[in-house]
Amino acid sequence: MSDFYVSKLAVVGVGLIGGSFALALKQAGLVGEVVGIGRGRANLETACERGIIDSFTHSLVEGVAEADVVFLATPVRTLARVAAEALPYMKKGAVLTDGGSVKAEVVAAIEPLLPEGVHFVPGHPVAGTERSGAEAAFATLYRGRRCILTPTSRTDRGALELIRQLWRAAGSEVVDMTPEKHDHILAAISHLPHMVAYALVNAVVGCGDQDEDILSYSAGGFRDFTRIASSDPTMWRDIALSNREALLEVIGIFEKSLATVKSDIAAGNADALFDFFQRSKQRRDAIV
Ligand SMILES: NC(=O)c1ccc[n+]([C@@H]2O[C@H](COP(=O)([O-])OP(=O)(O)OC[C@H]3O[C@@H](n4cnc5c(N)ncnc54)[C@H](O)[C@@H]3O)[C@@H](O)[C@H]2O)c1
Ligand SMILES: O=C(O)C(=O)C[C@]1(C(=O)O)C=C[C@@H](O)C=C1
Repeated sequence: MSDFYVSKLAVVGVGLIGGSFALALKQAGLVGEVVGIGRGRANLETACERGIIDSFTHSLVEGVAEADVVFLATPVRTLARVAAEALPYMKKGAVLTDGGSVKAEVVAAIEPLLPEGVHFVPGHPVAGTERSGAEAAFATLYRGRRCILTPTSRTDRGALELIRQLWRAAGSEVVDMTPEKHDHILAAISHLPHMVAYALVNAVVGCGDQDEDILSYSAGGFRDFTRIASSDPTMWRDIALSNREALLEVIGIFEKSLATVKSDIAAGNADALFDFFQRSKQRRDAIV
Protein backbone atom coordinates (compact mmCIF):
# COMPACT_ATOMS: atom_id res chain seq x y z
CA MET A 1 0.00 0.00 0.00
CA SER A 2 1.21 3.53 -0.81
CA ASP A 3 2.81 5.57 1.98
CA PHE A 4 0.25 8.20 1.12
CA TYR A 5 -2.91 6.13 1.53
CA VAL A 6 -5.71 8.05 3.29
CA SER A 7 -8.00 5.75 5.27
CA LYS A 8 -10.65 8.38 5.84
CA LEU A 9 -11.09 11.59 3.84
CA ALA A 10 -13.65 14.19 4.88
CA VAL A 11 -14.78 16.65 2.21
CA VAL A 12 -16.52 19.80 3.42
CA GLY A 13 -18.53 21.23 0.50
CA VAL A 14 -19.08 18.39 -1.96
CA GLY A 15 -19.24 20.46 -5.14
CA LEU A 16 -17.16 20.65 -8.29
CA ILE A 17 -13.82 20.96 -6.49
CA GLY A 18 -14.37 18.78 -3.41
CA GLY A 19 -16.27 16.15 -5.38
CA SER A 20 -13.66 15.94 -8.14
CA PHE A 21 -10.85 15.59 -5.58
CA ALA A 22 -12.65 12.67 -3.91
CA LEU A 23 -13.36 10.99 -7.25
CA ALA A 24 -9.77 11.40 -8.43
CA LEU A 25 -8.34 9.90 -5.24
CA LYS A 26 -10.83 7.03 -5.33
CA GLN A 27 -9.84 6.32 -8.91
CA ALA A 28 -6.15 6.40 -7.92
CA GLY A 29 -6.88 3.90 -5.11
CA LEU A 30 -5.43 6.28 -2.54
CA VAL A 31 -8.43 6.67 -0.30
CA GLY A 32 -10.49 4.27 1.79
CA GLU A 33 -13.66 5.92 2.97
CA VAL A 34 -14.95 9.38 1.99
CA VAL A 35 -17.42 11.25 4.16
CA GLY A 36 -19.15 14.31 2.72
CA ILE A 37 -20.08 17.22 4.94
CA GLY A 38 -22.52 19.88 3.79
CA ARG A 39 -25.79 21.65 4.26
CA GLY A 40 -27.97 20.66 1.33
CA ARG A 41 -29.33 17.12 1.56
CA ALA A 42 -30.15 16.82 -2.16
CA ASN A 43 -26.56 17.65 -3.19
CA LEU A 44 -25.12 15.14 -0.70
CA GLU A 45 -27.54 12.46 -1.91
CA THR A 46 -26.41 13.13 -5.49
CA ALA A 47 -22.81 12.78 -4.31
CA CYS A 48 -23.64 9.39 -2.73
CA GLU A 49 -25.50 8.17 -5.82
CA ARG A 50 -22.55 9.16 -8.02
CA GLY A 51 -20.07 7.31 -5.77
CA ILE A 52 -18.23 10.51 -4.85
CA ILE A 53 -18.75 9.96 -1.13
CA ASP A 54 -19.62 6.85 0.88
CA SER A 55 -21.67 8.60 3.54
CA PHE A 56 -22.64 12.10 4.59
CA THR A 57 -23.47 14.18 7.60
CA HIS A 58 -24.59 17.75 8.21
CA SER A 59 -22.46 17.83 11.35
CA LEU A 60 -18.93 19.12 10.88
CA VAL A 61 -17.93 17.84 14.31
CA GLU A 62 -19.10 14.31 13.54
CA GLY A 63 -17.72 14.32 9.99
CA VAL A 64 -14.15 15.37 10.75
CA ALA A 65 -13.70 13.38 13.99
CA GLU A 66 -11.96 10.28 12.57
CA ALA A 67 -10.67 11.79 9.33
CA ASP A 68 -6.98 11.62 8.40
CA VAL A 69 -7.40 14.41 5.84
CA VAL A 70 -10.10 17.11 5.82
CA PHE A 71 -10.50 18.95 2.51
CA LEU A 72 -12.32 22.28 2.69
CA ALA A 73 -14.02 23.14 -0.62
CA THR A 74 -16.56 25.79 0.31
CA PRO A 75 -16.58 29.44 -0.90
CA VAL A 76 -13.46 31.39 0.09
CA ARG A 77 -15.06 33.60 2.72
CA THR A 78 -16.54 30.59 4.55
CA LEU A 79 -13.21 28.74 4.85
CA ALA A 80 -11.94 30.34 8.07
CA ARG A 81 -15.30 29.91 9.78
CA VAL A 82 -15.57 26.25 8.77
CA ALA A 83 -11.95 25.63 9.85
CA ALA A 84 -12.57 27.26 13.24
CA GLU A 85 -15.48 24.91 13.81
CA ALA A 86 -13.72 21.76 12.56
CA LEU A 87 -10.19 22.10 13.97
CA PRO A 88 -10.93 21.42 17.67
CA TYR A 89 -12.49 18.07 16.70
CA MET A 90 -9.79 16.82 14.35
CA LYS A 91 -7.56 14.05 15.65
CA LYS A 92 -3.84 14.49 16.32
CA GLY A 93 -1.76 13.98 13.20
CA ALA A 94 -4.68 14.81 10.89
CA VAL A 95 -4.20 17.26 8.02
CA LEU A 96 -6.52 20.09 7.08
CA THR A 97 -6.19 21.35 3.52
CA ASP A 98 -8.29 23.51 1.22
CA GLY A 99 -8.93 24.34 -2.44
CA GLY A 100 -9.83 28.02 -2.07
CA SER A 101 -9.05 30.36 -4.97
CA VAL A 102 -7.47 33.04 -2.73
CA LYS A 103 -4.72 32.20 -0.26
CA ALA A 104 -3.22 35.04 1.84
CA GLU A 105 -6.40 35.95 3.73
CA VAL A 106 -7.33 32.29 4.26
CA VAL A 107 -3.87 31.30 5.51
CA ALA A 108 -3.69 34.29 7.88
CA ALA A 109 -7.07 33.39 9.35
CA ILE A 110 -6.58 29.64 9.72
CA GLU A 111 -2.95 29.24 10.88
CA PRO A 112 -3.47 30.87 14.31
CA LEU A 113 -6.35 28.46 14.98
CA LEU A 114 -4.34 25.24 14.63
CA PRO A 115 -4.37 23.02 17.71
CA GLU A 116 -1.15 21.20 18.68
CA GLY A 117 -0.54 18.23 16.35
CA VAL A 118 -3.10 19.19 13.69
CA HIS A 119 -1.58 20.42 10.42
CA PHE A 120 -2.73 22.80 7.70
CA VAL A 121 -1.61 22.76 4.06
CA PRO A 122 -3.15 25.57 1.99
CA GLY A 123 -3.78 24.72 -1.66
CA HIS A 124 -5.50 25.73 -4.86
CA PRO A 125 -6.08 23.50 -7.86
CA VAL A 126 -5.93 25.77 -10.91
CA ALA A 127 -8.66 23.87 -12.69
CA GLY A 128 -12.39 24.23 -12.87
CA THR A 129 -15.44 24.84 -14.97
CA GLU A 130 -18.38 27.23 -14.78
CA ARG A 131 -20.54 24.46 -13.27
CA SER A 132 -21.19 23.82 -9.56
CA GLY A 133 -22.34 21.14 -7.19
CA ALA A 134 -21.78 17.38 -6.90
CA GLU A 135 -23.47 16.92 -10.27
CA ALA A 136 -20.59 18.82 -11.92
CA ALA A 137 -17.73 16.83 -10.31
CA PHE A 138 -15.57 14.53 -12.44
CA ALA A 139 -12.47 12.41 -11.72
CA THR A 140 -10.24 13.86 -14.46
CA LEU A 141 -10.74 17.57 -13.66
CA TYR A 142 -7.21 17.94 -12.27
CA ARG A 143 -5.38 15.89 -14.89
CA GLY A 144 -2.65 17.89 -16.62
CA ARG A 145 -3.48 21.01 -14.57
CA ARG A 146 -1.44 22.81 -11.96
CA CYS A 147 -2.14 22.72 -8.27
CA ILE A 148 -0.53 25.50 -6.23
CA LEU A 149 0.40 24.84 -2.60
CA THR A 150 1.23 27.87 -0.45
CA PRO A 151 3.12 26.53 2.59
CA THR A 152 4.49 28.91 5.20
CA SER A 153 7.22 28.55 7.81
CA ARG A 154 4.58 26.99 10.07
CA THR A 155 3.58 24.24 7.61
CA ASP A 156 4.48 20.70 8.70
CA ARG A 157 6.77 19.16 6.05
CA GLY A 158 5.25 15.68 6.33
CA ALA A 159 1.74 17.04 5.88
CA LEU A 160 2.92 19.10 2.91
CA GLU A 161 4.40 16.00 1.28
CA LEU A 162 1.19 14.04 1.81
CA ILE A 163 -0.98 16.71 0.17
CA ARG A 164 1.55 17.10 -2.66
CA GLN A 165 1.34 13.36 -3.38
CA LEU A 166 -2.47 13.38 -3.31
CA TRP A 167 -2.62 16.15 -5.93
CA ARG A 168 -0.02 14.32 -8.02
CA ALA A 169 -2.15 11.21 -7.83
CA ALA A 170 -5.10 13.31 -9.05
CA GLY A 171 -2.97 14.11 -12.11
CA SER A 172 -1.76 17.61 -11.26
CA GLU A 173 1.63 19.24 -11.50
CA VAL A 174 2.22 20.66 -8.03
CA VAL A 175 3.89 24.06 -7.64
CA ASP A 176 4.77 25.76 -4.33
CA MET A 177 4.74 29.53 -3.81
CA THR A 178 3.95 32.10 -1.15
CA PRO A 179 0.28 32.97 -0.56
CA GLU A 180 0.98 36.56 -1.67
CA LYS A 181 2.59 35.54 -4.93
CA HIS A 182 -0.29 33.15 -5.56
CA ASP A 183 -2.86 35.90 -5.07
CA HIS A 184 -0.98 38.30 -7.33
CA ILE A 185 -0.73 35.78 -10.19
CA LEU A 186 -4.30 34.53 -9.86
CA ALA A 187 -5.68 38.08 -9.71
CA ALA A 188 -4.36 38.58 -13.24
CA ILE A 189 -4.82 35.20 -14.87
CA SER A 190 -8.12 34.11 -13.30
CA HIS A 191 -9.89 36.75 -11.23
CA LEU A 192 -9.60 39.63 -13.72
CA PRO A 193 -10.99 37.60 -16.66
CA HIS A 194 -14.02 36.67 -14.55
CA MET A 195 -14.68 40.29 -13.61
CA VAL A 196 -14.38 41.31 -17.27
CA ALA A 197 -16.71 38.52 -18.43
CA TYR A 198 -19.37 39.40 -15.84
CA ALA A 199 -19.05 43.11 -16.69
CA LEU A 200 -19.18 42.45 -20.43
CA VAL A 201 -22.46 40.51 -20.29
CA ASN A 202 -24.16 43.26 -18.31
CA ALA A 203 -22.64 46.00 -20.48
CA VAL A 204 -23.77 44.36 -23.72
CA VAL A 205 -27.33 44.06 -22.43
CA GLY A 206 -27.18 47.81 -21.75
CA CYS A 207 -26.15 48.42 -25.39
CA GLY A 208 -29.41 47.06 -26.84
CA ASP A 209 -32.58 48.88 -27.85
CA GLN A 210 -35.31 48.45 -25.30
CA ASP A 211 -37.48 46.44 -27.70
CA GLU A 212 -34.64 44.21 -28.88
CA ASP A 213 -33.20 41.19 -27.04
CA ILE A 214 -29.58 41.81 -27.99
CA LEU A 215 -28.31 38.56 -26.40
CA SER A 216 -30.43 36.54 -28.85
CA TYR A 217 -27.92 37.61 -31.54
CA SER A 218 -24.95 36.15 -29.65
CA ALA A 219 -22.79 33.79 -31.67
CA GLY A 220 -19.43 32.07 -31.06
CA GLY A 221 -17.46 35.15 -30.10
CA PHE A 222 -19.74 36.31 -27.31
CA ARG A 223 -20.40 32.80 -26.07
CA ASP A 224 -16.72 31.74 -25.98
CA PHE A 225 -15.71 34.94 -24.27
CA THR A 226 -18.42 34.84 -21.61
CA ARG A 227 -18.61 31.12 -20.67
CA ILE A 228 -17.13 31.95 -17.28
CA ALA A 229 -19.85 34.53 -16.57
CA SER A 230 -22.05 31.46 -15.93
CA SER A 231 -19.90 30.68 -12.85
CA ASP A 232 -21.33 30.70 -9.35
CA PRO A 233 -21.97 34.28 -8.06
CA THR A 234 -21.29 33.40 -4.41
CA MET A 235 -17.91 31.94 -5.26
CA TRP A 236 -16.91 35.00 -7.29
CA ARG A 237 -18.22 37.54 -4.81
CA ASP A 238 -16.01 35.90 -2.18
CA ILE A 239 -12.95 35.78 -4.44
CA ALA A 240 -13.34 39.44 -5.48
CA LEU A 241 -13.54 40.62 -1.87
CA SER A 242 -10.83 38.32 -0.49
CA ASN A 243 -8.32 39.30 -3.16
CA ARG A 244 -9.45 42.91 -3.29
CA GLU A 245 -6.08 44.70 -3.40
CA ALA A 246 -4.43 42.56 -6.07
CA LEU A 247 -7.64 42.54 -8.10
CA LEU A 248 -8.01 46.34 -8.01
CA GLU A 249 -4.43 46.65 -9.22
CA VAL A 250 -4.97 44.41 -12.25
CA ILE A 251 -8.34 45.99 -13.05
CA GLY A 252 -6.42 49.29 -13.25
CA ILE A 253 -3.94 47.75 -15.73
CA PHE A 254 -6.82 46.37 -17.78
CA GLU A 255 -8.59 49.75 -17.84
CA LYS A 256 -5.42 51.32 -19.27
CA SER A 257 -5.18 48.63 -21.94
CA LEU A 258 -8.81 49.16 -22.95
CA ALA A 259 -8.31 52.93 -22.91
CA THR A 260 -5.43 52.50 -25.39
CA VAL A 261 -7.67 50.57 -27.80
CA LYS A 262 -10.38 53.17 -27.36
CA SER A 263 -8.12 56.11 -28.13
CA ASP A 264 -6.56 54.37 -31.15
CA ILE A 265 -10.04 53.66 -32.53
CA ALA A 266 -11.08 57.26 -31.92
CA ALA A 267 -7.92 58.56 -33.65
CA GLY A 268 -8.26 56.11 -36.57
CA ASN A 269 -4.78 54.82 -35.75
CA ALA A 270 -4.78 51.72 -37.98
CA ASP A 271 -1.12 50.75 -37.48
CA ALA A 272 -1.35 50.95 -33.69
CA LEU A 273 -4.51 48.86 -33.65
CA PHE A 274 -2.98 46.26 -35.97
CA ASP A 275 0.17 45.98 -33.82
CA PHE A 276 -1.88 45.72 -30.64
CA PHE A 277 -4.10 42.94 -32.05
CA GLN A 278 -1.11 41.17 -33.60
CA ARG A 279 0.82 41.08 -30.31
CA SER A 280 -2.22 39.79 -28.47
CA LYS A 281 -2.93 37.11 -31.08
CA GLN A 282 0.67 35.85 -30.96
CA ARG A 283 0.60 35.62 -27.17
CA ARG A 284 -2.72 33.81 -27.09
CA ASP A 285 -1.85 31.45 -29.96
CA ALA A 286 1.25 30.41 -28.01
CA ILE A 287 -0.78 28.98 -25.09
CA VAL A 288 -3.48 27.02 -26.96
N1 LIG B 1 -15.13 26.32 -9.60
C1 LIG B 1 -13.86 26.50 -9.91
O1 LIG B 1 -13.53 26.65 -11.08
C2 LIG B 1 -12.83 26.47 -8.81
C3 LIG B 1 -11.51 26.15 -9.13
C4 LIG B 1 -10.55 26.11 -8.11
C5 LIG B 1 -10.91 26.39 -6.81
N2 LIG B 1 -12.19 26.74 -6.52
C6 LIG B 1 -12.53 27.01 -5.12
O2 LIG B 1 -13.05 25.81 -4.56
C7 LIG B 1 -14.06 26.11 -3.60
C8 LIG B 1 -15.34 25.38 -4.00
O3 LIG B 1 -15.75 25.76 -5.27
P1 LIG B 1 -16.71 24.83 -6.15
O4 LIG B 1 -16.61 25.32 -7.54
O5 LIG B 1 -16.49 23.40 -5.84
O6 LIG B 1 -18.12 25.28 -5.57
P2 LIG B 1 -19.47 24.44 -5.52
O7 LIG B 1 -20.57 25.43 -5.38
O8 LIG B 1 -19.53 23.45 -6.63
O9 LIG B 1 -19.33 23.62 -4.16
C9 LIG B 1 -19.27 24.24 -2.91
C10 LIG B 1 -20.15 23.45 -1.95
O10 LIG B 1 -19.96 23.98 -0.65
C11 LIG B 1 -21.24 24.04 0.01
N3 LIG B 1 -21.14 25.02 1.07
C12 LIG B 1 -21.17 26.36 0.99
N4 LIG B 1 -21.00 26.91 2.22
C13 LIG B 1 -20.85 25.87 3.08
C14 LIG B 1 -20.64 25.79 4.47
N5 LIG B 1 -20.55 26.87 5.24
N6 LIG B 1 -20.54 24.54 5.02
C15 LIG B 1 -20.61 23.43 4.27
N7 LIG B 1 -20.82 23.46 2.94
C16 LIG B 1 -20.94 24.67 2.36
C17 LIG B 1 -22.19 24.41 -1.11
O11 LIG B 1 -23.52 24.08 -0.76
C18 LIG B 1 -21.64 23.56 -2.26
O12 LIG B 1 -22.20 22.25 -2.24
C19 LIG B 1 -14.16 27.64 -3.55
O13 LIG B 1 -13.39 28.11 -2.49
C20 LIG B 1 -13.58 28.08 -4.88
O14 LIG B 1 -13.01 29.38 -4.79
C21 LIG B 1 -13.16 26.75 -7.48
O1 LIG C 1 -12.49 27.09 -16.42
C1 LIG C 1 -13.18 27.73 -15.65
O2 LIG C 1 -14.39 27.79 -15.75
C2 LIG C 1 -12.56 28.44 -14.53
O3 LIG C 1 -13.00 29.49 -14.27
C3 LIG C 1 -11.50 27.83 -13.75
C4 LIG C 1 -10.64 28.77 -12.93
C5 LIG C 1 -9.91 29.75 -13.89
O4 LIG C 1 -9.24 29.25 -14.80
O5 LIG C 1 -10.02 30.95 -13.74
C6 LIG C 1 -11.48 29.53 -11.97
C7 LIG C 1 -11.19 29.68 -10.68
C8 LIG C 1 -10.15 28.94 -10.07
O6 LIG C 1 -9.85 29.20 -8.80
C9 LIG C 1 -9.33 28.16 -10.90
C10 LIG C 1 -9.64 27.98 -12.20
